[in-house]
Amino acid sequence: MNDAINPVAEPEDAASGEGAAGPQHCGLIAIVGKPNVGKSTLLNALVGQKISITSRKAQTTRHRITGMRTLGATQYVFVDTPGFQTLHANALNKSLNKTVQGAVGDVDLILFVVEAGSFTQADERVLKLLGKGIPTVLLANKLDNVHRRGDIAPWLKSMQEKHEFAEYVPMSAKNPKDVERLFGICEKYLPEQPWFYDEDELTDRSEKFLAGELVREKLFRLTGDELPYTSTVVIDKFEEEPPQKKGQKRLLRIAATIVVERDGHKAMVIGDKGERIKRIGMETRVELEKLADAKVFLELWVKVRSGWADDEARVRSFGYE
Ligand SMILES: Nc1nc2c(ncn2[C@@H]2O[C@H](COP(=O)(O)OP(=O)(O)OP(=O)(O)O)[C@@H](O)[C@H]2O)c(=O)[nH]1
Repeated sequence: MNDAINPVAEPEDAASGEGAAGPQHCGLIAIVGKPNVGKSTLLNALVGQKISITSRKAQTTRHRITGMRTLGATQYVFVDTPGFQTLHANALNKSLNKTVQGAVGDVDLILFVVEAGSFTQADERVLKLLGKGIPTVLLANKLDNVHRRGDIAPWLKSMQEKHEFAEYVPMSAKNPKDVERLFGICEKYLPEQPWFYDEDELTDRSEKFLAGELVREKLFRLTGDELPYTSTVVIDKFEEEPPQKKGQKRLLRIAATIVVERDGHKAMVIGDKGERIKRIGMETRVELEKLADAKVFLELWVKVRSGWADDEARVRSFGYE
């Protein structure tokens, strides 16, 4: 079964290293920052398609996600990281923090994302992890939320004292022009070397992974702030059937379990007469059908597993490193 959105190229498939637009450049760019600063929104905008889930709730990103974009002779390979968490030291958070540290050690450029005009202790803690060896751009996101633009210049100046940033980029991940400009800024830092992926690849994550992420996104969006972030989603079944007739789409049969910590949370996910879980399933299906260009059958279940986020073995069994 081929469940990759775009399978990773075999070396012999990779381009020769020289194209019409000149020698190929390629490199890894880590997107790092505390929870909720807009890292996933930025990654999706850079890749041009949704590959990382977003919500208003902090800590929706739990995995290292690679997205890529090839423009002209340059291939940008982005690494999204979970918001760095220091408040609670449970097994889930330890695993998240390890993922962040692993993600920044081997990249060509770091985009350190903060909210424009703000620098909190949580930002400081993330910055401390970054070290000095790798060029780091201060990306001051959500500029559209700053109403007194005059305040930004002195704030940027104060940021110079915090770290030796390579560049300072106030912008909004929701503004396509800003995102376009960011490519030009990142390009300079990527070495001349053959591309790692095919030109039209967007992510190395599988459809199965994306299905789980989409359920999780709908879950958090539709439960608002009521549901703790420790709830998670496990894909129990992911089967692909080829189209029955010419012109039809292939079929994905998916079963997923939403794992929550308490009976009360289960009732919250199910909703009045099952309304909420129905909506989670329907919205996931519609979006996945578009993303995967397939017909999707999705079955959703809810299970209570109290204390899972404190239990290291269980955190691993749910797919966190
Ligand atoms: N106004 C405004 N809101 C933004 C911008 N970028 C992101 N947001 C919003 O900020 C919230 C958090 O965005 P995410 O992309 O999920 O943040 P994240 O940093 O990936 O969060 P974690 O997964 O918790 O680490 C969402 O409600 C986004 O819509 C921006 O440029 N302007």
